[in-house]
Amino acid sequence: MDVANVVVDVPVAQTNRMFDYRIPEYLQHAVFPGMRVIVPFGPRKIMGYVLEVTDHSDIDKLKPIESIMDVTPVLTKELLELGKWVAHHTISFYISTFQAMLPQALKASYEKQVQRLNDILPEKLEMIFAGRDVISFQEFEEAGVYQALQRAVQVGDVEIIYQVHSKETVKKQTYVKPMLEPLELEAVLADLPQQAKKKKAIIHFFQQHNKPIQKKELLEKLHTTQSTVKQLIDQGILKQEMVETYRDPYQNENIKRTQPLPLTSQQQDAMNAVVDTLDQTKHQTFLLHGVTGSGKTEVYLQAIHHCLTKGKEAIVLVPEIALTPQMVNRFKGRFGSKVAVMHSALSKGERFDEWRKVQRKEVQVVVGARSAIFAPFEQIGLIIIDEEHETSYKQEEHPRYHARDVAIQRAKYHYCPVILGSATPALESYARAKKGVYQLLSMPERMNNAKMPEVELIDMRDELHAGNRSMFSRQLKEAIEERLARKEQTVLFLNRRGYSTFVMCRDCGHVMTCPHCDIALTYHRKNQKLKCHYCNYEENMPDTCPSCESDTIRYFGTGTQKVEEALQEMIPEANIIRMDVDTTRRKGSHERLLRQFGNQQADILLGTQMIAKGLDFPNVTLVGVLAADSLLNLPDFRASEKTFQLLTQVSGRAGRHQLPGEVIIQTYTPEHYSVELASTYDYEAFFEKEMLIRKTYQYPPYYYLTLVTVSHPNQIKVMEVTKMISLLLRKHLSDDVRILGPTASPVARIKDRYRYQCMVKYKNEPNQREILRKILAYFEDEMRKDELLIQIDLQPYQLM
Ligand SMILES: Nc1ncnc2c1ncn2[C@@H]1O[C@H](COP(=O)(O)OP(=O)(O)OP(=O)(O)O)[C@@H](O)[C@H]1O
Ligand SMILES: [Zn+2]
Ligand SMILES: [Zn+2]
Repeated sequence: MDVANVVVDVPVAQTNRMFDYRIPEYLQHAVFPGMRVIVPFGPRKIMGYVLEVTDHSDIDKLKPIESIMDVTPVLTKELLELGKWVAHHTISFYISTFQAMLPQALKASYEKQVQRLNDILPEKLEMIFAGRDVISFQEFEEAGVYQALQRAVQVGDVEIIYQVHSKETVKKQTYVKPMLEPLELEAVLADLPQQAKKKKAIIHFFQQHNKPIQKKELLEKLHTTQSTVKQLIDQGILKQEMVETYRDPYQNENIKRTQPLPLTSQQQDAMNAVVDTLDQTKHQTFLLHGVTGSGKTEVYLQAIHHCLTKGKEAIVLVPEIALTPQMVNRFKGRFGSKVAVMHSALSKGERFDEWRKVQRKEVQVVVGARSAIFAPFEQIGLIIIDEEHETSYKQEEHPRYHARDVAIQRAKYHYCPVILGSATPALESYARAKKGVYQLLSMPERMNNAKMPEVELIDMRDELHAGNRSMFSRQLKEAIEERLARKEQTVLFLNRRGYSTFVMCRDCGHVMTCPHCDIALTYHRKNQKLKCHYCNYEENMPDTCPSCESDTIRYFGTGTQKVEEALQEMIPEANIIRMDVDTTRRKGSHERLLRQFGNQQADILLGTQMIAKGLDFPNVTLVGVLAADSLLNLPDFRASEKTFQLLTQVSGRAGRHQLPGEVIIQTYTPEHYSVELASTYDYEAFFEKEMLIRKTYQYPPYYYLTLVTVSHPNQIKVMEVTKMISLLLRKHLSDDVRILGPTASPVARIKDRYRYQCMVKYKNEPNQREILRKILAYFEDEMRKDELLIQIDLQPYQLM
């Protein structure tokens, strides 16, 4: 067994296959599938993943593996297979897929260096080498002696080499421990002179405490110094050692342990169905459709508990923005140190450490965002996806996988159940449940027989006619004031997307747009600047219109900041907490703001999407939605579905406990079915209505979509390539397929690159991937050399 099949770290189509390498003598029995290795590739050395170890290769002269980067594999056999499956299904490179499955810290970094091959070098170079054998390439760049370097490479004086580093770092802390038994320490103590008080104190301490202690802690505890400790170490009484530790972002939090609650009968029914499949070790996907506040989380917790008692492991996915401390605490509170948490707010090091806990089987539960679906467990008994309708489960970059598909694939491998939970399931999921592909579990009642809060729709056009020009209706203002008087709390929701501030001339209608992207600039009050959200371009707010020179150029629309000011002006005595990207940028601020609101240090929580999910505050009795229709007008066939989901989720934040809740939704289109049906919580009716529309217009779940987006700095080039792709698809796919386009993308230019697209609507096209792959291969050269970019999305959620 001396041949390794390796996928190398070069993400292009030509290298998207396995390469054979010889396993050198000294690495025999040390190379296993799933390990990272360093291999020669052309003139360079690069990182690669070993997929298989065999005893045969069709190639005679194999280059040897240079070295191994891991002692134990970082990818299990299952994950290697899964990676291949994901790469195939999303038309991605193997290497990109494997890297997406692992924490960032395990990505390799490459350093270019120059190595001396000769004892004597030309003077110019010797001055830079200064006696060293290897120096960084950067030093040459700074010295600016390229030609001398080129000549030296040609005559063989030096060579360019690439060092591969793994970025992972293991955190270590210094510990001190006694080298003697307590009785022996007693003897040392007796020998010490009277005045050696500090040393005596340390020895005394270790007599009581005969185990290692962190050095820092020892110094603080005994008010002693480094040098005193060092003297004892030098005398052989103490020993210092480095101990590996985890960066644990939650270690200092005191999380109260919770006990399982007696389940209600609807919870019990759902629970039984899951437990049955778990006990039978078989795969089944459940769709848990439970209204907001129906106690879905308690079902998850008890199902996980059952899974753990069987000696198995569980993965729980939660949308990134719902991974609040409140959510994390519910899992840590029940399972304590058995839980690892993975999400993007952790530092790289923290994420690596949480991943290692999983790899070393030190935890049995992972709670995390999308990529936690790749947790390297080997005994999975249960996978849960909470808020399964969330589009953030789809990765919007290479590899464009959907965590739901990956979850089901893993569950099939492990013969275990998947729970997809939501109050507003994705249309695709509910349709599958109706067809019996998934098993539907319903929880239509709220906990404690709490009623769903009453929803009132306010037609903002009527407000305008009545002379109210403010962004708050009279009813909403009154309702907030009532809450203030009763010392209850209010959540106000503003959907920022499609609702940001843009700048327009009132005279000629000129809108300030980004010179590099086809998009209106956003006005930022704080520094009076106009910013582009796609490319970060910014400019000063102009005094006069660049088009007609009128001075009536103003900003329009409403940002959270502006709402906050207006709200404060309207109700001066209100304490407001604003939560949006600006106030939550700093690490920990998200948590702090929510804690303040939870402790009732504020009357109103005003925020964007990030407050729509998962919050459970007993004192919230009013939820206000400022503009329900802002999502409806996006160029996206899911606009109605997203609106319905968002309104239902937001409404679900009110009256979750003893106090009854009320919801006020402001809208310009109260007659739109997704607004109207959200106000009566009629998911079923919404589903029927929306399905009819999807059928008529041939959208998912009736049809599948593939979106091909082409971009390039030259508009003609983009049009030509997109047209050619459309023609190729039309020629090679079946006649049942509909191809829309080529057309300009909804955002037709980003960062000076023009964007065109074509969309394939189809029912069943088994050859599609093969054809798309060939198309990509055809344009490969241009993509590498000529800035051409072709993106293929086989299950698009972002249509912009
Ligand atoms: N069996 C039970 N007995 C008593 N209280 C319960 C029980 N199950 C859940 N609860 C409580 O009911 C409240 C709502 O439950 P939970 O947050 O789990 O609902 P959910 O369905 O996940 O809601 P959402 O989808 O809105 O996040 C919580 O405060 C929870 O502690
Ligand atoms: Zn103008
Ligand atoms: Zn821009």
